[in-house]
Amino acid sequence: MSVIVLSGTIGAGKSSLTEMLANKLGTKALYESVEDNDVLPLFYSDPEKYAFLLQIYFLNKRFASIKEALADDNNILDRSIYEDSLLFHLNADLGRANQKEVEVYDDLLSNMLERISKSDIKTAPDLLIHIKVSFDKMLERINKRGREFEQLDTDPSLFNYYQELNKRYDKWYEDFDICPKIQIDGDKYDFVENPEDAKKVLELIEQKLNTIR
Ligand SMILES: Nc1ncnc2c1ncn2[C@@H]1O[C@H](COP(=O)(O)OP(=O)(O)OP(=O)(O)O)[C@@H](O)[C@H]1O
Repeated sequence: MSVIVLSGTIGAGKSSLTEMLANKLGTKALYESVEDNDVLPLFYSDPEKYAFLLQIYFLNKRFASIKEALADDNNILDRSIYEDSLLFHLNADLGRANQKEVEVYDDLLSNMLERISKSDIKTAPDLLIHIKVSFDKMLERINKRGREFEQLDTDPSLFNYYQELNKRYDKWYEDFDICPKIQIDGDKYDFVENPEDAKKVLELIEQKLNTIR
């Protein structure tokens, strides 16, 4: 086996499922640390100024995690590099990045991905696990987790950002064809709070893994 990547909107539960899955499969989990990310609060405080910088920051981090994940045998990444582009294009459409920045970013991303695929290590993950949550559930989770800069009270314009992001995720997942994929219904299964749901979700993922091994 195998590299598994998680995807899903803000607060979908990617980090929690990554940890549960790594424990279950006895593999290593690679997390994106929000606490150590000093560009993220800058971005939330002034998205027009920092959207491009944040994207470069994430691209660098994700690339480092992918290299680390591919060097070992079994690994789970808590967010896929493929979603960053979705987030950046949304930000660009909202006027937070200009056309040139988008071009440079798109070029750099495809260049990096091409680079790894031409090396002796494979570039694609073996499975993408997408956690889909409704917009209401997304807001509930963001609220419950309580990260200051993500709160609607802090910045009411985040409502539209979150709504549009959640909407775009559906098409993103539908179009995703880089590796096998499975969607988990994060509204139906509360795998963080409910052990029965957690068991069910892990079973679904294991069944899927059995079909691709
Ligand atoms: N490429 C990106 N562009 C802009 N913001 C991003 C990007 N990637 C992540 N973020 C932001 O970083 C923060 C953490 O993102 P992420 O969704 O990966 O983790 P999370 O919210 O802890 O998710 P989960 O609860 O599913 O583990 C969020 O505020 C998100 O908006």
